[in-house]
Amino acid sequence: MRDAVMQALKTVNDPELHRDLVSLGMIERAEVEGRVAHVKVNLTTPACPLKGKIEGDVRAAVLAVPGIEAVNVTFGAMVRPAAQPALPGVKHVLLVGSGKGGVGKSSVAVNLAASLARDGAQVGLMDADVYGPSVAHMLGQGTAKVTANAERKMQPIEAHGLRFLSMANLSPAGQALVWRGPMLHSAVQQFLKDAAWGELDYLIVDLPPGTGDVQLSLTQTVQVTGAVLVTTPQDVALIDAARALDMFRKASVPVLGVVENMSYFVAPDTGLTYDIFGRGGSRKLGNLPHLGEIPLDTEVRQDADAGLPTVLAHPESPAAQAMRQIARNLAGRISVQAMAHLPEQLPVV
Ligand SMILES: Nc1ncnc2c1ncn2[C@@H]1O[C@H](COP(=O)(O)OP(=O)(O)OP(=O)(O)O)[C@@H](O)[C@H]1O
Repeated sequence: MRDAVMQALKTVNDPELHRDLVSLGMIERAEVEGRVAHVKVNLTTPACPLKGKIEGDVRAAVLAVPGIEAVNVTFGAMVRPAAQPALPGVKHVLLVGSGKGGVGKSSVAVNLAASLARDGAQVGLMDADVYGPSVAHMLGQGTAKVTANAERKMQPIEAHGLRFLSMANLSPAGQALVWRGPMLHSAVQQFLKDAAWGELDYLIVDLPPGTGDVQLSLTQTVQVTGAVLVTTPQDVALIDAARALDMFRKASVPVLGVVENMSYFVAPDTGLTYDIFGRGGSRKLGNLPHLGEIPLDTEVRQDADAGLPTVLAHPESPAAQAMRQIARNLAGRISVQAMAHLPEQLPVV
């Protein structure tokens, strides 16, 4: 009977990877007790956007096996590393960039990180926005200080289920950084290489806006899995976003997708929707994966100022829902990229 269940599972494809769960090595356990099948599926990310669909497909396929009357589907997850992992223990480094300042890049980076962590991934967040570091404030850790561990490595600060490092926790609050290119390069290098990040599925890097030294330095220092581009939909933002895209292309960094922030606004009193900056404008950037649209929402700003990412403070709000879906879409795209180089048949556990 177990063989029949495995045969049935061979007919279920991962909807994004377009291969069956058995040959992808995703069936961790398949057992039959009496007329009940127990199947454990090992997803390629805990933030899998298609978990519900996979569960339904597994259930339907196994229930079609003669003699099976019930199926118990459980899930585990193991993020597959990039072909060339960026840093020891870190499976994926993701850059979050924008052309223009103030489009919500840091807000998106913080909420993506919190969302992936909430889904069960091991997440680090590195604030490389050295001129305007806001990650620490958005995580409620503006006054925390970075310490060194026994090996004299910088110890990332823990907050809301993730680890982060920001220049804001190194320099006294309110003081401007007057560093030149080479110093920034070495600061960024240290955040990456002289920090005790530990084991991470995703290390998210909040870049400074634009296309300067820090961005270049990062793309040259580590093998990044890809970049996420945050933009608002109006033309003046898109012109700068196109420049950032060009930078990623020239540095051979794959663009994993575009996030349209401040896409629209729903008036809380009337429920009417206003496309203040021209919803959907980011699609003008060309044929790029579109990860999602985030509405303008007072809570996003209030939660950031209160030091709690909105995906944790108000997980059911439309803006938080959009961010959570964007995080899952991103995780799905990373899995597709990481699995692209796999052999035809993976060992079945
Ligand atoms: N969807 C949103 N709804 C409401 N407010 C938002 C939204 N996204 C971002 N904000 C607010 O807009 C301001 C700018 O956001 P943020 O600091 O994330 O932008 P940024 O692109 O990282 O800026 P910089 O280029 O200066 O680093 C913040 O006060 C933030 O709380």
